Amino acid sequence: MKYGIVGATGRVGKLLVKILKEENEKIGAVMFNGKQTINFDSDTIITNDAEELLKNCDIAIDFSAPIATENLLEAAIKNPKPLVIATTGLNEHQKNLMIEASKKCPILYATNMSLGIAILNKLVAMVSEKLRDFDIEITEQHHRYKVDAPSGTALTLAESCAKARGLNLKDVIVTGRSGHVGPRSKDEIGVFAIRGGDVVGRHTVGFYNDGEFLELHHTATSRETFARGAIKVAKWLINQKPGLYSINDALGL
Ligand SMILES: NC(=O)C1=CN([C@@H]2O[C@H](COP(=O)(O)OP(=O)(O)OC[C@H]3O[C@@H](n4cnc5c(N)ncnc54)[C@H](OP(=O)(O)O)[C@@H]3O)[C@@H](O)[C@H]2O)C=CC1
Ligand SMILES: O=C(O)C1=N[C@H](C(=O)O)C[C@H](O)C1
Repeated sequence: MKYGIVGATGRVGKLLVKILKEENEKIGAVMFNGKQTINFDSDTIITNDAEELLKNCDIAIDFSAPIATENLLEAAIKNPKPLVIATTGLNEHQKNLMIEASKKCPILYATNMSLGIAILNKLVAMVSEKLRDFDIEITEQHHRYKVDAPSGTALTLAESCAKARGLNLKDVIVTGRSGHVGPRSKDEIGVFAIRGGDVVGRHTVGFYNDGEFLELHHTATSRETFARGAIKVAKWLINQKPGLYSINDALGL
């Protein structure tokens, strides 16, 4: 099958291209914003047009920016192709567009393509439900270049915790504290971002009570984890019917 890579010049996109080449896979087309910093094979179409990208691939993998994902989804509604979407920081309109596009083509959306985070989402849901009285605080650390905060992964982890307690995350999320904020309310879920250096990605979900606390950590030590995870789910997604899938569907979790 021929891959289309959205964000091919990015930190993860470059690794996707490298790994696919090493595995002798075909890259039909690549899309980025215009700043080309790597060379592509002569039979790979280079474009900034999502429609052209989709015409020249069998499946697209997207690690880019919300506006590029939006363009991709709009193009997929006209020219449906399976999509693996990993871009974070999507707004409500972009998420709704994904739902609309998934009626025409299979789409897998995951804010984190690592197996460890997929398992962590399961663990935190279980702990959140069992330790009902514990306060939940999530912290995430990423490299200095990350543009969205909190990370998509942290928001998904918070969603898993809230859902397990029958709460709506929008009602309980707290993403910053400063000044006279008063005591912590029982249900709030704190989500905090640290940015610096070259941290690939570290997430901690803490459950705090009087006399004890439990912290679950996940650390990504290489971006290859995300790239390899996306290729793995792409190989599963290509055989699926239209619909919106999660990484759990692809990994059978
Ligand atoms: N789900 C997951 O497992 C993971 C998700 N991510 C997410 O993936 C995304 C990309 O991360 P990262 O690789 O670090 O980012 P980079 O900033 O390194 O790369 C972004 C890529 O997107 C391209 N791009 C940006 N804007 C546009 C546009 N308007 N049209 C077309 N292409 C565009 C850039 O092109 P150019 O070079 O020309 O500017 C570049 O190729 C982020 O949202 C990040 O949070 C990251 C890691 C793991
Ligand atoms: O931008 C990144 O780097 C990452 N983004 C994803 C997120 O926002 O959760 C996944 C990973 O943590 C790296």
